[in-house]
Amino acid sequence: MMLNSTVLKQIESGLVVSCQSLPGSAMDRTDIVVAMAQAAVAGGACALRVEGVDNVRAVTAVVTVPVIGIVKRDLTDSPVRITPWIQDVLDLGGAGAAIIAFDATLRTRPESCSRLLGACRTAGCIAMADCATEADAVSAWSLGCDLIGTTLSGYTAETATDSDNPDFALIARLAKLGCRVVAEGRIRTPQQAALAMRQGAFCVTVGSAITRIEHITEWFTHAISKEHL
Ligand SMILES: CC(=O)N[C@H](C=O)[C@@H](O)[C@H](O)[C@H](O)COP(=O)(O)O
Repeated sequence: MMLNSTVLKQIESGLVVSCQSLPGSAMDRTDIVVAMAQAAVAGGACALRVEGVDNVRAVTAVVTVPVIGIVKRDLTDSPVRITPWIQDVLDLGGAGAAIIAFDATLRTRPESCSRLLGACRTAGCIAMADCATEADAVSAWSLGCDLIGTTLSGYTAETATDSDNPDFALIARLAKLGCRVVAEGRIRTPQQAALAMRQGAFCVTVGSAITRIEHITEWFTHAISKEHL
């Protein structure tokens, strides 16, 4: 197992590629996720973000870069989707994730953030708090989470937005507060990734713009549709 300080050094200033197919997509297959992960590493990704225990196990078997593991669940009694349960954390750690990300929003949740963080420690993994707001981030950082992601800004009732842009203001605010910020969410161009780093991000995660063909195709078809020309 890699030392946590080594893992943090490996991802500092780098590009994390999120290799998550859309559910039900033709790309929603472990062998395709593995191929995306290998291609991203070939392109220079410093780490990968992967959903699902089986996918994490398959990817960690063939890459040497750290994997950020998550499990997504649609719960009936909570809006929290990303790694909601202690068992998810333990399973992701067992599958080889070096970093485990979990929803750290201050919403109704099945498990407290401090217990999820404790499970990351038990698994020997770095803890990444997926946040939507400054309040989420301050709370997660003060608990001792190692990385603070802007992942959920725009995706909670409180932060819902029509904007296609990353939340640069949140990235900048959290960096100023001294958090180790993973800029994540709607980063679609190299220029936006660079701007996120200039706002003080520790590293940048890009998903859809690299690994979701359906989304990328829609952006282009939308742009050339008659109504938009
Ligand atoms: C909100 C939520 O559930 N985000 C998920 C978190 O893992 C993924 O669906 C995103 O693709 C990922 O955060 C990367 O973001 P983008 O695809 O915008 O580059």
